[in-house]
Amino acid sequence: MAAAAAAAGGEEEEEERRRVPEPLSAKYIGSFAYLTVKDRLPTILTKAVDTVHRHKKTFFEKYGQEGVEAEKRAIGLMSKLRNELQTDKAVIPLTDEFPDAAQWNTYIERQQAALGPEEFPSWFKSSWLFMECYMYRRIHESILLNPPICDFDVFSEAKIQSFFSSQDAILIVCTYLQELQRKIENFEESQLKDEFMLLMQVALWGNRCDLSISGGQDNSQKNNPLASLESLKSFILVDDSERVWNLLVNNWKNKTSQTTPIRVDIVLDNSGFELVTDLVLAYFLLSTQLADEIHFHGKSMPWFVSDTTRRDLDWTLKNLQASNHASLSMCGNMWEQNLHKGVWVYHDHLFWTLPHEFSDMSQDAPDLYSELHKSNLIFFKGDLNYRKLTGDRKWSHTISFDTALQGFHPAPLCSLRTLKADIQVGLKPEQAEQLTLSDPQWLVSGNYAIIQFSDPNPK
Ligand SMILES: O=P(O)(O)OC[C@@]1(O)O[C@H](CO)[C@@H](O)[C@@H]1O
Ligand SMILES: [Mn+2]
Repeated sequence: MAAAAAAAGGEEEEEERRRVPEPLSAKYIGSFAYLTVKDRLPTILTKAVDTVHRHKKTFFEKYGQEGVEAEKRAIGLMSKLRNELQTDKAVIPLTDEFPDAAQWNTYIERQQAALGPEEFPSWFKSSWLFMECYMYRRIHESILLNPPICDFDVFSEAKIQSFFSSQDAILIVCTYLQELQRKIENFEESQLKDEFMLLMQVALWGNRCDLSISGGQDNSQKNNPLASLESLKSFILVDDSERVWNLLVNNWKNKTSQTTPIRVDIVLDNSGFELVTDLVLAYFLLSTQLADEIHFHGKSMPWFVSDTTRRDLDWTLKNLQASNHASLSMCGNMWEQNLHKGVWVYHDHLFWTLPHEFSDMSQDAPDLYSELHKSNLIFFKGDLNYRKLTGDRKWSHTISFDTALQGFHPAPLCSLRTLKADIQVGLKPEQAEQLTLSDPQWLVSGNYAIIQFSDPNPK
């Protein structure tokens, strides 16, 4: 029986490798994509319009009547976008001067070319990934086109609110790190491993604090992030943490023969609590010498409500440094020093806010692909990154992660993701069916997670 199942699985793998499945789309009525485009995206857009409207007085105080005129025009553009979304209008090219506009418009033309002359890309017909990314890019356009408010972040208030609502949890993880610092140098390898596993799980579950899935509603970390780890272990559906550890510890042991510094990259997701958990993990990797340098990758514009921009990183460090809690101010100071010393490097390549699947990167952003190729290990945080890693396609749940990556292999990589979209690969036979029986919302509730690893050149 097992041999037959394996053979069937192998055929399915081969078949799906050849015939890459369709992208998820709102054209499938009742799908999570459909419910997102129909309900959640208009809600997020409406909140963005309200935010700009509420800042009318601020704009007047800062810029006079010009600011008020700009506010009015920006709201007009966002309201037009909401109407296009709700009435399934055709996608239209971008008209601002942001450096990615040409690449966005080339992508839109490609989508157009793939359809017949009578067809056009639109919200309830095109791929979910394309249309959801397009919405956030059009929000950015509606601000960019209206100086002097063109550097306004419509999601900033929500991100700041989420940070302050997670204060207790942030204090717990930063205090834990400070206490670790005092013990690290006497750690045995097994203790190092235990602490790495713990901090990787804290960063994994930090991904639940995402303001897109909540439609902008508060989604901060309220309970103790360390106390719940044990009970959450059974909710990790794929756990490749041993493989991640082995890669790190082997690099660490072979360091003497290594000519180049050990580099770990973290492709960031949400600001607030999740960002702090990523910085804690990064600091642990550096202070244990499991890594010599950490490269962070953030977004070049406000994105999916809570995704991290450079401004969010700087704001977070400044607020930690200003805290009355010693463990927070010490973390803020140490982390800012790491950026100044260059052992931490922050990048925000435009590719991360394009609609492309990551398997397009080597062709559409070869500079970023070769940058990532320098890494010993890349952590991809969150759900949107997972959707792009796997092309947001309707893969069978038992297809291997490597197949779904469709050749995206810049370096060994690990996805740390809580499930918030109906796509998941690399599961065991029957695992998805069991989950659907026990919790029909398992794919989209954020209650389940994965630590999923892929190594292009396994040793
Ligand atoms: O990438 P993140 O922050 O973990 O999640 C992003 C998200 O909230 O937005 C999309 C739905 O609107 C999904 O990819 C996911 O639910
Ligand atoms: Mn996000």
